[in-house]
Amino acid sequence: MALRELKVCLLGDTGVGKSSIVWRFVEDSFDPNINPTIGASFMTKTVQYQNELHKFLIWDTAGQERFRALAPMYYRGSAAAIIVYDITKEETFSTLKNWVKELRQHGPPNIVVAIAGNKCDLNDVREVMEKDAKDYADSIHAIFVETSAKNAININELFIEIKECSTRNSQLQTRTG
Ligand SMILES: Nc1nc2c(ncn2[C@@H]2O[C@H](COP(=O)(O)OP(=O)(O)OP(=O)(O)O)[C@@H](O)[C@H]2O)c(=O)[nH]1
Repeated sequence: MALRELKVCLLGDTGVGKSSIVWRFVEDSFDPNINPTIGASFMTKTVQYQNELHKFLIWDTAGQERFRALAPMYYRGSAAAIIVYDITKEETFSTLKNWVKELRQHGPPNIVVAIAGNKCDLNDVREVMEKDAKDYADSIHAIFVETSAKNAININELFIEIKECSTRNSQLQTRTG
């Protein structure tokens, strides 16, 4: 069976839930007391879709400002970037827009961008409207989902969409290149 590797990095403010999303995807668990990431952490998960094995090589970057300069080491060479914001914190959505700009300027030209509005289980204290985020994602041709690492909402779906979009990209490149 064919094995395809896909390098994915996660970007976004501290505390938005990047590590929790990875943890949910890889281990199917959630830790309410998870520690902030120092530098970056690496995890892999192999999943079978149809007749192919897909190995996700996942770089989870640290959101704290003091680690910001390290991010290019992880997004360069990535096939996809998941930029995460917290739907209950408007300022994390502004940070996300800065990441999009940085990726456009310095990231790989064909990188698949996915926007994840995390903590959608906290709808009562929402600050970012789903439609606003979706409209923004559409305007930059990014994948968009609201997720909850806590309640396992849309986590597998997010990675499947990334895989499908990245496969389409590489087929397009093969045809045109
Ligand atoms: N309610 C809720 N809390 C969440 C969710 N995802 C993460 N959290 C909590 O949010 C806090 C931060 O989660 P992390 O996964 O460490 O966030 P991070 O983006 O990796 O943070 P850095 O490592 O500092 O960049 C933790 O207390 C998590 O338990 C979610 O979907 N819902």
